[in-house]
Amino acid sequence: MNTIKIEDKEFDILLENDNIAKRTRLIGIQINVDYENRCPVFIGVLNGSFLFMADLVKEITLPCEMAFIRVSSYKDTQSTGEIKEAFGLPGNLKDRDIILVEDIVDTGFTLAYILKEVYKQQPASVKVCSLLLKPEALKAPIEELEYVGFEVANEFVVGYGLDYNGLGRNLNHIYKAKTVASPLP
Ligand SMILES: O=P(O)(O)OC[C@H]1O[C@H](OP(=O)(O)OP(=O)(O)O)[C@H](O)[C@@H]1O
Ligand code: HPA
Repeated sequence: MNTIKIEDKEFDILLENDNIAKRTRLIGIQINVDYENRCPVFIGVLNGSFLFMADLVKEITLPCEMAFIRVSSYKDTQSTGEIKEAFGLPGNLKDRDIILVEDIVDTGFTLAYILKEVYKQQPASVKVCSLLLKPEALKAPIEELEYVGFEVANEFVVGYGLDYNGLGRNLNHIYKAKTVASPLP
């Protein structure tokens, strides 16, 4: 199905699951090379990253550890930049190689907050792996953003972990919100 409707919004297909899987495999291979002889800690940012994290770590052949962190910042399709709190960050990250796993980097506010918290523990290194990046929405560059699946336009996306009002995370593909044509003058 190339067009779907979730509540009041229509979405068109943007990235098919096959395409996501191929890109994820390549990123996994790159991480296996980059972290040879090391034991990184993958930290998935819930909820959105749960499918990407699961598929990514299946490509990892290194010894590695995994954890999940939860922060909350969005209610609707609007980015407020407001981060309330982070839950679940392991307390033993000193001297470890950290790979933060995100479904999407939009404004970058969420990551900026998480990075600040992670650095407090003096890890050996921190990199970010995000399936999607919206370069036009990013408010400040993120040096740690090493692995990006796809750059997407500044449009709301849903599916493969990403939600619209809590719905659509289970979709196999990623969809973008249809833009409403502006009325003729
Ligand atoms: O770069 P930003 O503008 O900060 O946006 C990116 C963050 O927003 C989404 O999470 P959200 O807070 O919506 O929670 P969710 O993962 O549970 O959907 C997404 O999963 C990222 O973590
Ligand atoms: O485009 C998006 N879709 C879903 N969740 C999001 N969180 C930040 N940007 C998005």
